[in-house]
Amino acid sequence: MESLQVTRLMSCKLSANISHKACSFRPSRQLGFSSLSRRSFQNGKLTVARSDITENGGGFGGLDDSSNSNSIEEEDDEEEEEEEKNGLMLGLDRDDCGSVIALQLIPPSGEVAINSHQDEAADTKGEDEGIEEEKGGEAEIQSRVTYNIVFVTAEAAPYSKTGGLGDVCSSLPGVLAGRGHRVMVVSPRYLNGTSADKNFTGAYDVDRRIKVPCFGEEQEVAFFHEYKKGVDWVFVDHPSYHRPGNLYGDSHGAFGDNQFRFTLLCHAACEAPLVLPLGGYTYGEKCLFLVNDWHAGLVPVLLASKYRPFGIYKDARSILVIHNLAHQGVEPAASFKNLGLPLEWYGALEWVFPTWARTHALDTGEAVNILKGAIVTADRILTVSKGYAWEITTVEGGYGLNELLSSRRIVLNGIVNGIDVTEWDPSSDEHISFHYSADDLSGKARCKTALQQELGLPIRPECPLIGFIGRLDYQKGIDLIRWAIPELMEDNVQFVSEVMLGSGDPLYEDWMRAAEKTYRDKFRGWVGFNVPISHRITASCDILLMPSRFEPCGLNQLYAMRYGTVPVVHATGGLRDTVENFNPYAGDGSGEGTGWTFSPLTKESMLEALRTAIMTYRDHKSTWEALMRRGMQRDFTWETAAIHYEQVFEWACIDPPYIT
Ligand SMILES: Nc1ncnc2c1ncn2[C@@H]1O[C@H](COP(=O)(O)OP(=O)(O)O[C@H]2O[C@H](CO)[C@@H](O)[C@H](O)[C@H]2O)[C@@H](O)[C@H]1O
Repeated sequence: MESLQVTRLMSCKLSANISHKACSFRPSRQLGFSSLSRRSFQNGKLTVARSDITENGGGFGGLDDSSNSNSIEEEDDEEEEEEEKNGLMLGLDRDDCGSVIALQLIPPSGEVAINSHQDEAADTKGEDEGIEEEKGGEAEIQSRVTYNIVFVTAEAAPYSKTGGLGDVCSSLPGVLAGRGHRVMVVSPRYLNGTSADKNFTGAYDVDRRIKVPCFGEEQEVAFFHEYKKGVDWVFVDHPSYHRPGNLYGDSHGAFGDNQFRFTLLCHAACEAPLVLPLGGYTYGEKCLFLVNDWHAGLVPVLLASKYRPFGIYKDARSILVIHNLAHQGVEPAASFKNLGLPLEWYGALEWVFPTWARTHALDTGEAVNILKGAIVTADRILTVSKGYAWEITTVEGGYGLNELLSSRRIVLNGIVNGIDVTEWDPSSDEHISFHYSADDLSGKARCKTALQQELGLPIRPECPLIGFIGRLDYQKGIDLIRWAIPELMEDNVQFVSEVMLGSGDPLYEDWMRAAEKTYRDKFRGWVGFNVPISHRITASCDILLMPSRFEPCGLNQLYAMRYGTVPVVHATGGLRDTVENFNPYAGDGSGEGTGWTFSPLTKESMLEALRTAIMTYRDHKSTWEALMRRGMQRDFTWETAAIHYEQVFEWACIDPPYIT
């Protein structure tokens, strides 16, 4: 009986009979599932009272009595028709089954019907496209089918960024919004007491507090919101996101409570589409969650375990996007009880370390692995290049998850990331002193001189300048650079690196300082995370070196090619997919390719590739310029990637939910 009541409440919410007026004018009466589930599980029983339903305006839709739904529907249909004729306030978007999927402003007939979100997104695309849209060219940039998309991510630039995840979750949402989707990005509201906090000043408290069951307590979280570039940027606010350091740790290492912080993010992200009346109305249940990396990995598990059993989110889908399989969110098994999941779901996250990885004789190796939970519950799995999609199904690249990933191969795809071609544009980049393009490369030479001057290197336009930008991480292969530097410095080259150090890496900082002293005229190491400097290095260098051990996609090689900087990369993952190895004999001797890929990952093969590149730079100027131009002319826009994403959205929605 009690469960029946829950079902009934849910069917109120799911019904297409929801009055759109009730939806938009009474958002404050909407009820999220966390508060429902809190009530539901008191004393271990389901105890939703009928009075709760009416008291809250019938929950999500503000429907007072579901038994009246038919008559309401008829009245609404008439009103809708009338309003559409007159070009009145709101209209309903329905899917093929009649479910309400969005509300939109309806201009008087005769004008192009684009909702306000799309309008603003289109505004950012420049006047020409806007005009074309009004002329009916809308179809060219709009997706055939549009979705309510919810990105869940630990970082989204410019609000928060430590690496490529921040870049992707900054650009892709805007491009999808521009193509007509309704897009929300949910990430934490990090405040660390530095100037970075000002990134959040445009986001306002939406005055919604929810309590999520997490770590044995009910945690209250707030939501902040900023609507920008057609995207609803939603920031989950909780004291655990306010502390000095970067997003994940400080000089003492990773924060000890990261599992807690990101569990909270996942619970809040599942509630956000239900409880936040963004622009006057909620996203509702029919969403597509884009779950980025382990930090967001509990989302599909929550959908399957906490919501679907009660009829909520049964039309939602989740797509796990793996940016880096090396980080999986593994914690001791005992922490499972903290995650707010039903006990019987332990198996989904269960993880046992192989014997060799255990720390002592009594260590049973039992753990919970959040990324594994996402892999076994998500509807589809994506990663950020085709090459990496294959690599993660192999023993070498699977980090213990290869068999599981292989078992889901049928729903596993790779889509190469795009780049923000507005932010990364050598003809207008605000961080570089001189601008240039494929038609006129002279500005690049001036950028090089400017950087040499800025870093106190001898100004030598003819000397090949090699760059490296990255986090100090085993993945990025900086140890290989360290071994190779003495030999490389014997050559007539200069080398600049910008490295963001993690914690406990004084070795590398010391090494860079020592290298600067030893190779005073040739080597500079910049320690820290500085976006303007990364732009200047990208623009000024002749060669960008990326000896990554593995690289799911890699963005720096894409930025480099766009700036006419020739990449020399290890042939792995997305690097192999995006950098075409130079072949001087192809194209009737005019050459083809955009850089050099080397393999195996050894000091010798890296140096050999670098020497070939240096020789080409010195002795074959026209070949070099052709290489630069080919890279600059490649299409790395997000538009191309977004079309592939939409294909995957469609596949996700064709299939029933993986876990029902
Ligand atoms: N010291 C520094 N100062 C300033 N900026 C710095 C910097 N160090 C790095 N950056 C910037 O951070 C970004 C790093 O991009 P990567 O593609 O290398 O991502 P990362 O390995 O973090 O992410 C993972 O996710 C991305 C996105 O999917 C994948 O491309 C990648 O292969 C995968 O490992 C670039 O924008 C780069 O310019």
